[in-house]
Amino acid sequence: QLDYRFYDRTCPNLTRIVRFGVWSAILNETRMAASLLRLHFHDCIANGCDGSVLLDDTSTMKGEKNAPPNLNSARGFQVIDTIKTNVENACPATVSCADILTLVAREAVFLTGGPYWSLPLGRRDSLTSNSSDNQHIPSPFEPLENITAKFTSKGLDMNDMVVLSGGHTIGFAQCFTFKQRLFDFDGTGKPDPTIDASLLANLQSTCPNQDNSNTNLAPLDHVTPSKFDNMYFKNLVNNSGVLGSDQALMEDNTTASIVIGYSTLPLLFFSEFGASMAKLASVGVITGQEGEIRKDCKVVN
Ligand code: HEM
Repeated sequence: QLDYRFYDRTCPNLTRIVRFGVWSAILNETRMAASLLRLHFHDCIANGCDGSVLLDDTSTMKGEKNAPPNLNSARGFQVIDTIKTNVENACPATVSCADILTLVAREAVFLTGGPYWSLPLGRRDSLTSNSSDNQHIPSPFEPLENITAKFTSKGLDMNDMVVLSGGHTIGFAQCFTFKQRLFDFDGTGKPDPTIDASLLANLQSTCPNQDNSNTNLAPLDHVTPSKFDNMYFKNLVNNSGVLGSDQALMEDNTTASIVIGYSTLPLLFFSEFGASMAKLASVGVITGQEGEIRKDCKVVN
């Protein structure tokens, strides 16, 4: 039901408006590209790409935005609102917030040096958001099998999971998301033995062993943190993944061979990342007469 030409007549400048909005946001803060990509992933994996992550809580609704793991972590809402305002000015009551977020993620990747892919459009916006849907968002503390299951339950296979994890080639993580690897791994009193020594020293200095370092930030790809490239996979091969869940991709033979492939074949990574992003963008979409076209992405009409 999604259509590649959905807004061709009703909002011909849509892509340009979105691109300009993302470009301005990245110019203002490089990290925003990463934050916007992640926001789209979290929208889609929790109950489908329906803009539900964008809704503010109300007195009767506790939604995805302010529930873990988005609370004090998900970013970019203001950017979406600004782009939505510009889209509304050009084409009132026409383009859904879910489609805008999908297009924003593609531009964020492209503008940081990554691939571009085509996207069918026509998603509609949800009328509700439910904090409990966040249980489908993978956690960096859970084993690979659980994370794989969270993807497969949404129709995304192991290859999709590995290639989409390549999104961690840009952006940052707070220390608390990987600190358990740095000082007392699994109660051993020692760091995770699989972390490369120089990265370990680096991360230990960014994230000293005290609670007040929990929200300090480290780049997920310490070599080229703001460039969308295949360095994330090269890092994993070099025992330099930051999250435990990232480095775990090297502990399973199947996922490790996929990682090694992307670490040596950047163009294969790019083309498969685009294909898997398009697949992610179709998870659980609502179309036709379902849902609505929100006027303001933060509230239902
Ligand atoms: C495979 C399972 C995944 C896990 C366990 C995971 C976990 C995480 C965690 C813990 C953070 C840091 C959050 C914080 O410190 O507040 C993060 C950041 C990020 N994630 Fe993931 N993630 C996964 C998959 C993905 C996917 C599929 C994408 C996109 C295609 C993605 C894109 C990002 C980006 C771009 C950031 C940086 C955001 C920023 O700097 O604002 N992640 N992820």
